[in-house]
Amino acid sequence: MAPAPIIAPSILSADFAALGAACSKTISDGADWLHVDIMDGHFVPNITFGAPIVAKIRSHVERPQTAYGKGTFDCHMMISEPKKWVKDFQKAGCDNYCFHYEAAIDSTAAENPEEVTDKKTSPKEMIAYIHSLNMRAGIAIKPKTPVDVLWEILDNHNKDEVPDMVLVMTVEPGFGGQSFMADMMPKVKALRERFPNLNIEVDGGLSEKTIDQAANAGANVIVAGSAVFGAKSPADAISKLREGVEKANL
Ligand SMILES: O=C(CO)[C@@H](O)[C@H](O)COP(=O)(O)O
Repeated sequence: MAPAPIIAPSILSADFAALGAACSKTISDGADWLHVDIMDGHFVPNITFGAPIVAKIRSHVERPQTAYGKGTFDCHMMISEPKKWVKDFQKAGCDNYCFHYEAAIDSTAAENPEEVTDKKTSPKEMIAYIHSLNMRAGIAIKPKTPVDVLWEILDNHNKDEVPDMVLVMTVEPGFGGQSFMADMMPKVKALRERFPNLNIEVDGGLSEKTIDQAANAGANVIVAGSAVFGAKSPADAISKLREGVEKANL
């Protein structure tokens, strides 16, 4: 059985002029985590915000009582230099620092990750560094990156270097409101088959319409931006996503 469902609304779709209030309301509406999209305009063609804003919104949302508990800030670092910002985000109140495999191996490799074979130790170093600062570590892969690049990282016996979560992008990162890429589900299935207890996150185009595909493939951490913040009732949207994952786990 997959680990517990975790619903993590992406605040990229929230009202940025009232972010603190939007974040605390989303947690009251039933969200487990907040998915905080950090974009640098280089790794992805969009810019959001940095650590000072994360520190501000942290003051509106109580810190989780336990690892991965309610109120976890799941920072999705869509940035070219993920190592540079680990400490700043830790100080700002990030709980889960999720960096991109493509950015860690080499910024030039982001376009052709399957061609890079000789620099795969740096994700492990990143993970150990994040753990040394008492955060959870996530590793994300873009749609063109094959899941196989993760086996060596996940099969490692040194726990400090093993990620706590894998994020399989189900859209090209950069923008909310895109269509769910169902052809990413074989990656999720392969991860779930090999790692029954792993937190597997999916991000992009998740809604009431697509949750069954993601949950049946084995995803348990569900990121949704427009489906939550664009809903008449965000609380109902969160419940429906949770039901989708629970149903798949029965
Ligand atoms: O990381 C990203 C986009 O790069 C996501 O977190 C989106 O913000 C999800 O938005 P929806 O597809 O759910 O609207």
